[in-house]
Amino acid sequence: MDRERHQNLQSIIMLRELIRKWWRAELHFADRHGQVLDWNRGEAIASASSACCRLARGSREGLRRCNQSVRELHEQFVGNRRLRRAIVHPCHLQFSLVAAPLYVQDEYEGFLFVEGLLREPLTAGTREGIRTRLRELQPATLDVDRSVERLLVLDDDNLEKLTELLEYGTREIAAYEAERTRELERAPEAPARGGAHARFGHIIGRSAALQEIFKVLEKVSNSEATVLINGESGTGKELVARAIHDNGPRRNAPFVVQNCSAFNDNLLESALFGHMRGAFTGAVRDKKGLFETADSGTFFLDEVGDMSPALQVKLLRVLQEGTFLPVGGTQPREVDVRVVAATHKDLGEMVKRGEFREDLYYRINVIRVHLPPLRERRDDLPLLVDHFLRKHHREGQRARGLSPEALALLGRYAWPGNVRELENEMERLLVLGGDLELLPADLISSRIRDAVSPGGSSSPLPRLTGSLHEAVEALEREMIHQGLLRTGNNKSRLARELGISRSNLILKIARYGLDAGLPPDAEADA
Ligand SMILES: Nc1ncnc2c1ncn2[C@@H]1O[C@H](COP(=O)(O)OP(=O)(O)OP(=O)(O)O)[C@@H](O)[C@H]1O
Repeated sequence: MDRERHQNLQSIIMLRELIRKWWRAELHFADRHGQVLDWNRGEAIASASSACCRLARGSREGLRRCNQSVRELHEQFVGNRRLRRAIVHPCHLQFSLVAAPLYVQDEYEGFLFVEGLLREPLTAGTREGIRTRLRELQPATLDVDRSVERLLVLDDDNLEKLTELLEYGTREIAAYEAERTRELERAPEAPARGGAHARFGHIIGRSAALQEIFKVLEKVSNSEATVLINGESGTGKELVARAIHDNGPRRNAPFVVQNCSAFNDNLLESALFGHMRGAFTGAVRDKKGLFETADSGTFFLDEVGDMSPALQVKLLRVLQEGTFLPVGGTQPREVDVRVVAATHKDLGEMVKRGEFREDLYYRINVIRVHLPPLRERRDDLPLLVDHFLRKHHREGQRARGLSPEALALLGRYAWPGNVRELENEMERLLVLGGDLELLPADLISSRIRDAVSPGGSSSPLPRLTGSLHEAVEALEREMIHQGLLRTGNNKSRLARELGISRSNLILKIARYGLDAGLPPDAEADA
């Protein structure tokens, strides 16, 4: 089991934050052997949570007792495979552990748990008892009083919420693993790519949106059809256009790129179609245009929505007849070019407003690929982060990942510049902190940190300021939202993954207003 990946799942990051915020406690993972790796490697936990437990584990005896409690829990789960719900287990110092077993495809894989919770009212006597025993374990520590003051009592209502959340967490991991297995079965040759088909292995992503795109790319690459790629800046339009070319029959011919918003009209016309000597001042010799350069290959026309009406006519002619006139020329020239066009604009709307030719629109909109913005496929974030850290890694750098806090912060950002912005941020982080093993949150650009700071508008995290009930609902809403995106709106599958009935899921979708803008129900369509 890839524990690090599990910790970095968007929903687990949110779950961890919620538990920290509400119970000042830490979410831990025990593996299938009942081992908690962080503890036994002596790794510090960044937050100020479970302070008493951390103090206790600072001593050999304290660590032994904590491990003992975890082992007992593990034995309970192993001894009773029918036990699939969260349970409460006593630990030393009068604390309790709450743990939910993790089953992946019916195999026991360990459990998620929270420690350091008090179930009895915190009387002066209890406080004193804990203080005394902590001092026995850690005589030299000054932090005992402060840590005991931070203790929280878990009442029945809170316990119910916490068990519900832990069970959610285990189901999310199980769903993630099941999805991964499906992907590996589909594309056994590309496991590290998060399931992207091997032919498109350099396009990173496992979200349902990208899986759909891979399917379309499979089909269009082998054809000669014109493709229109729609998406915000930095979503990977050029990457996809290149993949279509590299995997199609024209792969050994040129791939040419031109951004139609980069030049004024005259310059663009000359760049695309070339010019004859004397066509305008400064045209001292004949010049070949990019369409000719792209002959027998693929021409990627970026920002095609920015083309003037005059150039739109010329483009239509190349697409329909395969001919064009260079600027100042009289003899049409022939070319055989496959066009892949891209835009961040809504060309359909432009047609309605009379800003884009309808005939050209239908000619280029034969096959449409929509690349969603990164904020709508946050599940891809951990994979993209890994990918860019590997891509920009320089010799001698030790960085192997982001700290959970850093990743959580990136997960809350809206990424207006999409994957390009993320890539630049990763490159920057490696320059600043490449000698650290885990890149910390405080190295992240202030632009991003400021945007996700409390009150910032980018945060998709639960509203942690409302009541516990509201925060749990916000988390549930986010999990359902992510689940709908991941499963391509397959409600039966998602209901199974979330451990609720399909009708209950449908009610929740309606209650959280998640039904607007969903793709058609995959399973209803099947
Ligand atoms: N899914 C992805 N996997 C890996 N890298 C990606 C992915 N999407 C985008 N990138 C990288 O992000 C950067 C921006 O991508 P690209 O230039 O293709 O975006 P674009 O949509 O064409 O942007 P623009 O519209 O601004 O030209 C590139 O370095 C590209 O390799």
